[in-house]
Amino acid sequence: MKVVLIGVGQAGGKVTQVLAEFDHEMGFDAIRGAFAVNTAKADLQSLDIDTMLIGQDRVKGHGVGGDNELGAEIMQDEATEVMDQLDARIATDAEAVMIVAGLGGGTGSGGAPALAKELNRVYDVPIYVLGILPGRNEGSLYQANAGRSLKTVIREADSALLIDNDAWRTSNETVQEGFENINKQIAQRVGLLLAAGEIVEGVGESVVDSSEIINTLRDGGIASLGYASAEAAPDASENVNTITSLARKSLLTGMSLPNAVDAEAALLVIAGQPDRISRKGVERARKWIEEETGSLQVRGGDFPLDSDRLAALVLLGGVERSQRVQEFMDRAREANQETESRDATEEFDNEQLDDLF
Ligand SMILES: Nc1nc2c(ncn2[C@@H]2O[C@H](COP(=O)(O)OP(=O)(O)OP(=O)(O)O)[C@@H](O)[C@H]2O)c(=O)[nH]1
Repeated sequence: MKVVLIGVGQAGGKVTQVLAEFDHEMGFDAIRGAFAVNTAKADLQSLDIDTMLIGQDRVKGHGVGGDNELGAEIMQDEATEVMDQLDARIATDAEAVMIVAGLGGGTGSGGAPALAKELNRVYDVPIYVLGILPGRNEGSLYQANAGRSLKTVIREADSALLIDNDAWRTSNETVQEGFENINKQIAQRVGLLLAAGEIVEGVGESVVDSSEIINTLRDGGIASLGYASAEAAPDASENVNTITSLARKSLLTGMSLPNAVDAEAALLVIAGQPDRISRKGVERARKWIEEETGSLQVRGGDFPLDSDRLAALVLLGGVERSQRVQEFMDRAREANQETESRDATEEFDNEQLDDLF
């Protein structure tokens, strides 16, 4: 799927850059443009992609310090300038725009939904948000910010693909090492998904294309992405169990939102050499995903890749009813009550959280 990426805020810019690098190194060319917007000058200076500083008159290049209402306001005020810069970068063949942001901070948290609204007003292609949720040990401001941002993102974007910062964390690593590690994992998974809908070599009926990604995300709401890979035998007939267990591993232990398996729609992509991909294995894996997610719309497709390994990517659409998402919204609502005493007038999934704007 040909995509233009727009990173907003610190995490958004870093993840956008790592994704663009992964796509380039792998020679996929699915990412047709990468751009970073921030209120903090220093964060932009460390990036190699095109950048734009916003909110200079209000925060003098120092960031918004976790104030996501200010982040949203700045993006709304400077929407015209940002859109002008983007216009030059949104390739005419782009099939989607993906805004990338950490939802717990200020600039990305407030700016991402504001930008999604503006992009949706102007462009016909789907506008997705790749949103990073704060880990459990991050403070209540981060949780509350992410809850309000998420609620608004769901309203403004066509789908929110979420990454829980706790999802792939390993023990014994510093916060910084943790970010580097998780950013690489995001890049690999999201990068493969986007490329899967793009590669047309070895075309066969079973090769996945971008419309399947778009259709899986069509119903909106929250999406998540899982991944697992393993050595595979040269002969497809020996890989039936490998494929079913990769699908299980991907859904049960590899998702970007752990324990969120109830879904409206799913897409299973098996990546590897076509000769190694067992059709029987793929069919069984799809059936299993159907049962596990309770979704009747489980799409499937191959991603031909020259590797001795096989990998399973599972994209779930419409996971907002899952327990994990409810838990997060509970955490965000509690944090919101702790950090401010505003009245909650609207509800998202029965949780009392205000929209950002
Ligand atoms: N995965 C990941 N998360 C990050 C990274 N950097 C920050 N975060 C998370 O993003 C959230 C903070 O958002 P930032 O992007 O730092 O904040 P910002 O949007 O720049 O906003 P301000 O700094 O307030 O202007 C927190 O939940 C962090 O855990 C990163 O490199 N990778």
